[in-house]
Amino acid sequence: MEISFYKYQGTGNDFVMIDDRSATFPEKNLPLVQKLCDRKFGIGADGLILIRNKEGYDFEMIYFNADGSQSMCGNGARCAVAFSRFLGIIDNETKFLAIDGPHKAKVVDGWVELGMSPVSSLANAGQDFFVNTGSPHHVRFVENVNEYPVVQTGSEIRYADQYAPKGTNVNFVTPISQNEIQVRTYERGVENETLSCGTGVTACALVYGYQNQLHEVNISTPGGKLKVRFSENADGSFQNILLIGPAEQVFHGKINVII
Ligand SMILES: N[C@H](CCC[C@H](N)C(=O)O)C(=O)O
Repeated sequence: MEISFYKYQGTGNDFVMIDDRSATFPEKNLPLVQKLCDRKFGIGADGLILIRNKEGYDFEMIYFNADGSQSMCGNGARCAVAFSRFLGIIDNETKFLAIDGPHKAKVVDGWVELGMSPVSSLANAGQDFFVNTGSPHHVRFVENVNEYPVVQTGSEIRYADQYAPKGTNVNFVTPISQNEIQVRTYERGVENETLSCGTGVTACALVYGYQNQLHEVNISTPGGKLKVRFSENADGSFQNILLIGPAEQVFHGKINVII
């Protein structure tokens, strides 16, 4: 079977993107998803995204982590918007469906402004925090994130009993200035550090913004810069959450696979 794909990246979080409006990709074939995401035996990516038709929406994005598991992906959603615009499915505004529900997005000066799902609350997790921004995130503030053992400590928390059986993503944060933080992330389903995590930086920005009475936070990740804007409600919930950043096409290719 020949599969045509595009490779996209959003601040270094990279994805195999497939125009599957024909709904012919065998999405239940998780070994195929794993193979396509494998950096030695396949194309190589943190995840794989199918773009499908969906009644009432411009498109539906179906996201798979590299291990075949599914969740909401913020950087992937920004890439899905850019890819759908490239395919001519949308112009500069869209309403699409993802695993955590409907999303609106706009393309502004080449960056994608993605509306994230509302967040009901920030929770304490020991000395740290836990936030679900469409996918689960443990957030730990550390002295110097550049020196922190992200993979070792990240995997320990990801597999901790408190998060069993589904696990969580794990983010480590060091404030850089009054309205900027540096974030490194261990991602569930990739089972490694990624260069950035969209739902993860959103979780970190909400915690930091709450602590510092901010409604806009700049985030520096190893893969590039992102911005998160949001408003806070009296009950401690958050809405009008925007994840803003670049999403770029890297290459187009075809791959022959045996299914
Ligand atoms: N690994 C995450 C999903 C992808 C999140 C990340 N790539 C993003 O940009 O939000 C999880 O299993 O919950």
